[in-house]
Amino acid sequence: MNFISTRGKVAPIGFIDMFLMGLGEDGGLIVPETIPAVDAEQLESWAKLSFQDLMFEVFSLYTNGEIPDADLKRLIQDSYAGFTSPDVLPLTTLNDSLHVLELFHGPTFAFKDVALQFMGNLYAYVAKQRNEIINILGATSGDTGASAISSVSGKEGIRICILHPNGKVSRVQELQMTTVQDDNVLNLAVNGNFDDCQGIIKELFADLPFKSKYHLRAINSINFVRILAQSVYYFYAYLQLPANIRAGGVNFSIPTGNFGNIFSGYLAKRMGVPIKQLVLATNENNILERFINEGVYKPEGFRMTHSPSMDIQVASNFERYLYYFLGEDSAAVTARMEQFKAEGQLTFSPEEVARIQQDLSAYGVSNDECLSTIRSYQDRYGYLLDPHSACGIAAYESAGQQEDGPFVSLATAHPAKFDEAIRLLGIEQRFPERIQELFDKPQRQVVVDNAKAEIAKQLESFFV
Ligand SMILES: Cc1ncc(COP(=O)(O)O)c(C=O)c1O
Ligand SMILES: N[C@@H](CCOP(=O)(O)O)C(=O)O
Repeated sequence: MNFISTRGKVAPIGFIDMFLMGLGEDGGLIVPETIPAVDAEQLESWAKLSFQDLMFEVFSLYTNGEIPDADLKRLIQDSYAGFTSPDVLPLTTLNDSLHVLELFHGPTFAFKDVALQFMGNLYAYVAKQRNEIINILGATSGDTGASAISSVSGKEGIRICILHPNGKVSRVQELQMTTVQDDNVLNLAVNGNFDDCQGIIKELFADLPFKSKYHLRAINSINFVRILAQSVYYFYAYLQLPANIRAGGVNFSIPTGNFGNIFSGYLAKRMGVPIKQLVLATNENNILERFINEGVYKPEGFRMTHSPSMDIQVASNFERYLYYFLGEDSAAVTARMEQFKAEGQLTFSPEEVARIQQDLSAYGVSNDECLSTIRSYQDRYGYLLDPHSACGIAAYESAGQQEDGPFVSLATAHPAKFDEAIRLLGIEQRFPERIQELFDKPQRQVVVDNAKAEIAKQLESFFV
């Protein structure tokens, strides 16, 4: 198994080199040279595996034996030891057609912990095995940053700098990132939005002399390891359902921002998980909904919503989907991405839109609908959704009318992280202790302008 770039200009590399490269050195995104297939018999043989054992099986298809089995197993076990649910990711059945996969039982109460707890341990492992300097640079709309910091804070040989949009993350997200006192952590609060933060780190990763000089490593979903780790929960959710319920295939409803969460589902489907429809849920920042429903990929005015982690316009993993949509033709991907850079938009023909809609369907959720969904599920089921998970449920409510078969809706965060929205409904929630205690801690962060040069300067003095 080797890895290549969507732009076709990275010579095939192995698993650990791919992990360290993060963003492709030609500016593209890394994908496997071929997607390994899991047949129905093999899949069924995994039905009784724990999440950890399933992750070992899926990763073994990609790691080329570069990590000895015993080490990979230990890394996986260590990564989920801090999750509070014995199932790691419990599947809760709300009604005959709807199952909620709770991805928020990790240390920072968001689905990002599923991949990032593992990636933090993997970075520490690679740092030791290969004597590599690991300087992590990431951008966050709130959850990736908190999760990545928690996965490496205090770890020897690793430094991490996270850019978040100043004042545009929830209070709990900000505290989760900025109350960490370890000296290997730097939080930059950027006067801009998430797209600005992501744009800057992509430019810094694309500056190869800078990247090499400061040993920059990625924890965002530009790193294929994030995508792969997230694909495991699609296998797991499918196999958790009783065989008679999942017999004809399963639909997934997926809160989406940077397209990583749903692209992981697309990968799982390509590997062999019998997924019928992947329903993409956005908030009012609905560029991806417009791409799927109208064939226009064009950022429009940035909006602040009740689901701030999905306040994203330019979706990183769109390029990975484009690569498969265009028949793995890297020249065609490069041409379209260059067109997007030059013209600020891409349009797709009606025939192309029809093909896109065979892979994905989409539903954009307004702020009001997000809140009314939280209210309605609290009243009907006594189940408190966070605003991101509520977008997924609202999309299920819409798509569930058209699609046969069971739905798994991904619950991507704990409601305590987004109390600002929950309070608007007059609902009082009890915070988990780990969140409550954040309010008494001092914060450390540096406010910076949305300017690459100023941010690069901060990095130069922080990274060794
Ligand atoms: C809580 C939550 N839900 C959903 C998403 C969407 O995931 P993705 O960006 O991978 O599409 C994010 C981040 O964007 C998130 O933090
Ligand atoms: N929602 C994310 C945005 C970054 O996306 P990523 O999946 O590429 O890390 C966040 O919470 O930071």
